Amino acid sequence: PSKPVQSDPPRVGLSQFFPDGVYPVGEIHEYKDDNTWRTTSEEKRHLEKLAMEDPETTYESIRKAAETHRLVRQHARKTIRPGMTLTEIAEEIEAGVRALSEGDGLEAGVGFPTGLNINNCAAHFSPNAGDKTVLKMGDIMKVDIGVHVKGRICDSAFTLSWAPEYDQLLEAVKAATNTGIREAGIDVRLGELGGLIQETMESYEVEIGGKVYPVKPISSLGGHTILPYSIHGGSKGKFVPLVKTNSQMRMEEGDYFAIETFGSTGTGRVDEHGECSHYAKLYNAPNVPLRLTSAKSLLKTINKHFGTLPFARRYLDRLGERNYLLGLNNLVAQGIVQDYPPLCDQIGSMTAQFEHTIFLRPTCKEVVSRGDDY
Ligand SMILES: O=S(=O)(c1cccs1)N(Cc1ccc(F)cc1)Cc1ncn[nH]1
Ligand SMILES: [Mn+2]
Ligand SMILES: [Mn+2]
Ligand SMILES: [Mn+2]
Repeated sequence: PSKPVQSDPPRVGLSQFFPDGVYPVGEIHEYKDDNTWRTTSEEKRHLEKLAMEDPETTYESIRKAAETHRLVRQHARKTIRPGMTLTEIAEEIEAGVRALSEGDGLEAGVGFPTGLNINNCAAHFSPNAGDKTVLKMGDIMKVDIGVHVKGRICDSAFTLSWAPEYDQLLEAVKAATNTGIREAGIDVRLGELGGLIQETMESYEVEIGGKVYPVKPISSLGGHTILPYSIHGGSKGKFVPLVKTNSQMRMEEGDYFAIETFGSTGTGRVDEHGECSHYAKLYNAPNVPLRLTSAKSLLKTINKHFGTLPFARRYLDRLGERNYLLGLNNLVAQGIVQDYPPLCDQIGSMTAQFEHTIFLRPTCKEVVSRGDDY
């Protein structure tokens, strides 16, 4: 058969291009300091060979999700323009994710709601049905895309702006995220990693609108471990702070981390603000008897299509769910579903984000989501 060609916009499933099921490896880093021995350790290479075959770890699922992420975001970076609505931007990205990862549910597909966070808003905003927001020239938008294959989530984000005066802010945050990626490693203390990220971030100042601002890390946000079908590993999850802390928790072999940093010209703190779009069933949700029929039927839909993957209200709409808000709020009140409202710094501030997913393999560190764009 003739060699398959990717469409524009990208919609051809990736198994057409990798028929042997072997997907591109991410950016490989050798471990530093007293872990350099891992590169050639027979024992660690053997461990890895077993893991490569093990359907549980499936390196190939992580890498298929990452390749999907690269193709979808590269098209998004080329085509997103002021004048577009956030709804059409989100739907275009999600259509690409579903088509390339070749799934629309628990097997593969959207890993979590497409974040389209504008200006002072840093995370967890996605348009709900009826949202008419139009992207403007002066906006700085954080695009946070999630792709999963067999529950292995690729969580990576970038910032778009069309005003050159924001370039320094984007540089600062990109540098801080790359510090986090470079310094991450087995046995590295999370609190110390936060200090290194903070140092890089705070070494920048930016001039916007004739005013000079120090770039502040958003202290309540940070990186996190990712487990199968669990975007932040629940109570067992680890957190990578953006400032120095005394946490003695360490990174471990086999950990799968999202390394993300956020910089702001505002207070460096975010609060919950505006209508919620992001929800996820808790990993260890209590098994409480549900009296509300709408909550019961909604939970069935959630279990069937998302499991413990985060979902957006728009995904309930497209599944034909109607009048679900009462049931959804009831599931939240019962502690079965967690809501994740938008997280915003003060009005008038500008925030930026860059994020990659890294895999602390036995022999090396693999930045699975690295592309030639960021
Ligand atoms: O802020 S988090 O809740 C968190 C960070 C550390 C421990 S928990 N969050 C995880 C998450 C929650 C809900 C989602 F729908 C998607 C992701 C980080 C994040 N948001 C987007 N990309 N990465
Ligand atoms: Mn195109
Ligand atoms: Mn993210
Ligand atoms: Mn993340």
